[in-house]
Amino acid sequence: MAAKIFIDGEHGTTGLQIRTRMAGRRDVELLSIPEAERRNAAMREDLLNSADIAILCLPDDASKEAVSMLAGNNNVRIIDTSTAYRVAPDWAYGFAELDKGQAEKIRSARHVSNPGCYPTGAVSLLRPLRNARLLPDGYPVSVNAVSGYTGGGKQLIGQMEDASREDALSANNFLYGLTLKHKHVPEMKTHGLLDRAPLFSPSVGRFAQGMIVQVPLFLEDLQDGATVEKIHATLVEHYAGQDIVSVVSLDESAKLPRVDAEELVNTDRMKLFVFGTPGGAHVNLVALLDNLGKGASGAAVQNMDLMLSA
Ligand SMILES: NC(=O)C1=CN([C@@H]2O[C@H](COP(=O)(O)OP(=O)(O)OC[C@H]3O[C@@H](n4cnc5c(N)ncnc54)[C@H](OP(=O)(O)O)[C@@H]3O)[C@@H](O)[C@H]2O)C=CC1
Ligand SMILES: CC(=O)N[C@@H](CCC(=O)OP(=O)(O)O)C(=O)O
Repeated sequence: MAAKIFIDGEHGTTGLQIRTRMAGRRDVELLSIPEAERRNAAMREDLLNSADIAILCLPDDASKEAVSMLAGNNNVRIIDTSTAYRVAPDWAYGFAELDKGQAEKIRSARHVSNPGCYPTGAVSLLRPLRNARLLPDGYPVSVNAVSGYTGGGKQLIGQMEDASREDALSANNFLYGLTLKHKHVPEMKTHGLLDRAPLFSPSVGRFAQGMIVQVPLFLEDLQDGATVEKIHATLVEHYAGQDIVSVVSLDESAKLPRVDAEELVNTDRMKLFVFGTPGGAHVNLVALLDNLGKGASGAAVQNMDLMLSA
């Protein structure tokens, strides 16, 4: 029998892309709410409680409301794409490649928090280095990133695409999160296994989808003996056998004149690069993904598939 899936927020940016990814599948039956009724609490509650898996594609407050609508119903499993539960200890973190065993945790979990787009990149680079102790306690980690403007959902899409709006944005590239208190910092710290909060500086470019996340490191402040080659080998070993996350070879990276933020648009893949010169003092770790692919909707479908395979 097909599993019943309800996407709460199916008419939003992340929800729509999940729906598109499920089109034509026979193993899932989508329960749908008409767009005009998307905020009808009674209808949402009914659909949420009729699902086998509810995928929440809502702002944090609405996600928490949806979870409360399911309180006491042990038959419905939840994937939440918001920030609300990403560091909650009783939710499985939905980054299947996090560690050996994470995919199994997701497979059997009732509550799965889908990672944030920027943390997907940052955690994928940092966690293997912390596990291998290459990145020592106390290291001051910086994360610099650029996102396509769909990362800001319907609101930012409207501001970037409709010049007639009063709140239209004309910038082609802007920094934001200037207070350095972005909602993704706790998630990067927790799942990156960092003992200090990273300094996170995000930006947006005038392209719809795509993302680059950079973590620059000073080799002399890492564990003794840390080199470009050793860092690369650590990432290669961590992601061996994975098909969604791949580590680009040092040879290939060394030949690249540039990295295009849109290269992986409309895919669910993520590429990791280690840039630097052998014998040099610095290394720049880079994650390349689609903010709506591995950064959101693609990861949600990957998690749903794991849960359906339980
Ligand atoms: N966009 C991205 O790249 C990523 C987004 N996410 C997360 O996904 C979630 C959704 O984001 P996104 O799709 O971008 O946002 P959008 O604003 O594009 O979509 C949100 C949808 O939720 C609906 N909604 C808002 N409040 C309520 C409510 N109280 N009850 C029912 N429906 C409601 C909105 O309806 P209305 O049109 O009426 O406002 C809209 O359809 C967020 O938590 C975000 O953090 C995660 C990773 C990346
Ligand atoms: C460009 C932009 O505005 N991006 C969002 C992050 C994306 C998002 O809201 O979703 P996740 O938290 O689930 O990744 C922001 O910085 O708030």
